[in-house]
Amino acid sequence: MFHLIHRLETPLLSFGGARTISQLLNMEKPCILATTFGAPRGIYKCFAPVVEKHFTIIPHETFLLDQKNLSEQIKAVFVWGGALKVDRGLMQSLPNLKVVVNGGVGVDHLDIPMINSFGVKVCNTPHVVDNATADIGMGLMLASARKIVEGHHYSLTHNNEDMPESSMGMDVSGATLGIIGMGRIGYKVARRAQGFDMKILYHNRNRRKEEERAVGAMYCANMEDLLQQSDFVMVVVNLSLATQKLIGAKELAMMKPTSTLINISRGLVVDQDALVEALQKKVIRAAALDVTYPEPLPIGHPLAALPNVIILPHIGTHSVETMQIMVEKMVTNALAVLGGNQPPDEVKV
Ligand SMILES: O=CC(=O)O
Repeated sequence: MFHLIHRLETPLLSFGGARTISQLLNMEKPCILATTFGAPRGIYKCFAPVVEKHFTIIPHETFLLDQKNLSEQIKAVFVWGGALKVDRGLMQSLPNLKVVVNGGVGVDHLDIPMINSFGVKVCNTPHVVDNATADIGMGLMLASARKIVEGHHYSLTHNNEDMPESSMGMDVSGATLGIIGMGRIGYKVARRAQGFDMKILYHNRNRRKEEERAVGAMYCANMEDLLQQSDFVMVVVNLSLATQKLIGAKELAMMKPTSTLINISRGLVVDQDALVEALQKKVIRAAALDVTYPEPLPIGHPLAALPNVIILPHIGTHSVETMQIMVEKMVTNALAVLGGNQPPDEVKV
C-alpha cells in the first residue's frame, strides 16, 4: 500500500513540470500518451506548450510506472517515428483510445489495419515536412561534395589526416542529380537543384509531366538510366514492400565511381551491408544519410568507420518552425477526432 501511495504521489517528469500520478489522474484536459526520452530534446521545447493548451501529456515512461491507473485516461497517442511502439499489446491496454497521431509523414512504423481494427484512427502531418526534408537533402549533398564535415574537423584539430589533400571536393553546381521518388519532397529537392543549375533526372512510378516542366527535369522510366548518369543520387521514396532495399549491390554497381548516394527517405530503402561494401571498395565515391537502420546507428557500426560517409540521426524535419507547425497539426487532428469530426489528415490504407 505504502508503495502504491508513494508511487502515486511521487513527482514525475512531465512536459508541464513535475506532476504526480494522482494529479495526472485528475486532470481536466484529455490525456495523450507521448514519447519523451529517446527523441531529440528539441522536440520537447516545441512540443509541450502547444500540446498542453489542449491536452495533458502522459509521457510513456510515466505510463509504464502505473499502466493500470493511467490506461483508461488516454484518448490519443502521439508518436514520432518508431520510438513508441504502437503494437497490439499497447492497443489492448488503452480502452478509450480514439486516435494515433504521427509527427511526420512516413507511417511505415505503424500497422494501420491493426490500429483501425480497434476502432482507432491514424493521422499524420503531410505537407509541413516537405521543405525541411528537402533542405536536409541539399545540406547532405553539399556537405558531402564540398567536404564540409572534414573541413570542420580540420579547423579544430589542424590535423592533415582530417582533411587529406587527396580528398578534394566536387562541384554540385552544374552536376547531374538523380531523384528517386518525385513526390512532394522530391519535387522540392528538384526546385532547389534548379537553383544550382543542376541537370535533373528523376525516376518515379508515374511520370510527373507538370513538375517535370516546372523544374526542367528529365524522366527516367528505367531507374538504371538514372543510376548510370547521375553524379548525385538522392533517394526520396516512401518505404513500402516495393521499395525495401530498392538500392542494393546491383544498383550501387550501376552508379558512377565518382557518384554520391544521399538517402533522406528511410534507412531500409538502401541495403546497408551492400552500401558498406560499395563504399569500402570505392564502387561509389560517398554516401550521405539522414536515415539508417537501426536509428541511431550503433557505435562502431562498419558504416560509421568509413571516411566517405556522413550520417545524421534522422533529423530531416527537425527545425523549430517545422516542428511547431507539425505539432499544431497533430493537435488539430487529435482534437478533430476527439470532437467526433473527420480529422484533416487521416491515413487510410
Ligand atoms: O521522417 C520524417 C517523416 O516521415 O516526416
